[in-house]
Amino acid sequence: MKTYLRILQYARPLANFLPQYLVYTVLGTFFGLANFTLIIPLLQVLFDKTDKVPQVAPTHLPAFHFGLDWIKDTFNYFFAGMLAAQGKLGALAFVCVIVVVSVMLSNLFRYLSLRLLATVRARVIRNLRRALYHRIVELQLGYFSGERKGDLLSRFTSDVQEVETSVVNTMTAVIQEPFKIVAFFALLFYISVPLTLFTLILLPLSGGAIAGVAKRLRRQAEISQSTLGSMMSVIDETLGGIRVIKAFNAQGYIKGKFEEQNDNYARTSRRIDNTRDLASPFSEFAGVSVVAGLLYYGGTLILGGHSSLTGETFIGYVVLFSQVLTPAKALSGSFGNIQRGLVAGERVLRIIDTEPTVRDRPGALVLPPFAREIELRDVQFSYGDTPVLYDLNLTIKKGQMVALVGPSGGGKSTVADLLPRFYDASGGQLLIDGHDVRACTIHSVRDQMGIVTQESILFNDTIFNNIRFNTEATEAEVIEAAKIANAHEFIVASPDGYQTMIGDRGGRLSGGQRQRLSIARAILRNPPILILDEATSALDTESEKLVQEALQRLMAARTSLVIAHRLSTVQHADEIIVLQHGRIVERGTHDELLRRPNGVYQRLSSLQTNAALV
Ligand SMILES: Nc1ncnc2c1ncn2[C@@H]1O[C@H](COP(=O)(O)OP(=O)(O)OP(=O)(O)O)[C@@H](O)[C@H]1O
Repeated sequence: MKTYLRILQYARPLANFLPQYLVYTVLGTFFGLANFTLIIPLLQVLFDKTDKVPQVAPTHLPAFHFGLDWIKDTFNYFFAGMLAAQGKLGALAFVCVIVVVSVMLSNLFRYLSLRLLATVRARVIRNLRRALYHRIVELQLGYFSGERKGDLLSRFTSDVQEVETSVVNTMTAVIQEPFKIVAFFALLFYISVPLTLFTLILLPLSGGAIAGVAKRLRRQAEISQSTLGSMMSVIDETLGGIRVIKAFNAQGYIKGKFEEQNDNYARTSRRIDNTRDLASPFSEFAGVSVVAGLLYYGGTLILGGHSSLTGETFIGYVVLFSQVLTPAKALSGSFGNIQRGLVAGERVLRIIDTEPTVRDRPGALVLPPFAREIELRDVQFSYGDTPVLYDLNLTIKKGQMVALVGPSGGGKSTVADLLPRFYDASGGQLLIDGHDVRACTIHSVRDQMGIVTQESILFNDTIFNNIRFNTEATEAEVIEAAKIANAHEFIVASPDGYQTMIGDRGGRLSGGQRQRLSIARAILRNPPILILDEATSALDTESEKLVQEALQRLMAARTSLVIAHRLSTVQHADEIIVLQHGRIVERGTHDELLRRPNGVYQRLSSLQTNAALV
């Protein structure tokens, strides 16, 4: 129920539709009830009991008062008038016309309420997707390494869809049907108290059984949605890794993996359908049994002369009662659907409720323009419970270039991720001009940094838009940046120049071209601090020369932290830090480190020189 209400909150402002919706519901129910109640006078005409009508009909039009009596008296007044003026056929026609008019009105109001609901549904889904997307964009990087991408995608697609079909569509049932049931019962009580009490005893029995079915459905729906998430992950991995799959002849392997998830999903879906389908025959059976019991009980009352009910009122009563079963069935049917939707809703809300761990503190400082130095003071960091950095101390003065080198897994990328606050240090401090970055707004910290990573993340858009990315730069500025980044020539040689689409993640470009585009992007932003994660993938000599040149120009007059895999590229660094197992094991300039006997740097250097010679 809590989840249901929370999902409905996304329809806010409720005041825009709820009062209108309630009015439509009340009027729709009223005219719906009138239809079936009119069966009683209809039967009176047909069974020739019309002589009783003038006895109960008022002689003049009753003054308005709120209640069923007024409606009944007004009807009887006109009914008796019609009977007197036009005879029985005229009275029959009168009742039929009223039935038609009230059916029309009840359907009109039903349609209006459905229209209103369509607006609400679209709003709930749009707002829910928006909240989910915003939260995903805000969550810290670490969140994503713990989640499967396919599963996240399935929350956007199938889970939100499920909420739409199951929760929002059942709003009609959940709001209207209970109202209808209450109205029906009020009328039933009005006609006969003992009969209605009798039915009330039987109804909870079927209600209890339906609740059992709903519980089972909920459990199954949980399994189903998470299976779908796993299947989406396999699809996502397949699309991302299609080249590797083909190269390793792994089609059979990946198909097997997919089949397993697909079969699992089909199995749970079948189970859910089986359970859900059980609800309808069951409630039908329970409903008819109650009606049969009612017929028997009512029949004995009337036949035994213990009731003032006439035959036609009793038939009218039974018809009305059988109509209670429709909303009751709709309600119990939607309980099954709601369970499925609530599970999906909870999966979506779980992400929306995840608070980002890296975020602005209240009253966070806007970091002033970078002026002096970046300092890591006794910095420690753990991924979860696994420590990866221990007591790092490091200072990068303005205008300096500091390189991080060392064996794979030593913690270089982690150090680089701390600067733009992709992660916050678990211990110690990271200071920029003496300001702890955790006390500064994330936006102001990242605003001062340019990042060029190993995998140049580009978007499926034009070259121009990829360079201009999120800046207000003019065309001339974009071209200037591309020239500095050695990218202009290949861009103008592309089919549509700067307007060439680069494909998904820049797939239509070479590795070197992608890198030069991201260098151009960094040049355009003109940040004082640069973080470079040097490409490990070997570029050909020509391409590498162009990239290196572009990087030199980018770094000129800036402060930079460079993660270097090839030592040749950082020989001129002001300081080289050798990281191993999360600790600084050596530091100094290239020459100093080379002179150190049996040093890690010296060993790495000779390994690379030998590799180059081979
Ligand atoms: N998201 C993560 N969750 C858990 N552990 C991680 C995560 N990212 C990295 N690690 C671990 O942290 C350690 C340091 O990784 P890091 O990527 O910083 O090393 P690196 O020196 O940059 O390596 P490489 O040169 O191979 O890129 C490694 O042991 C790695 O397994």
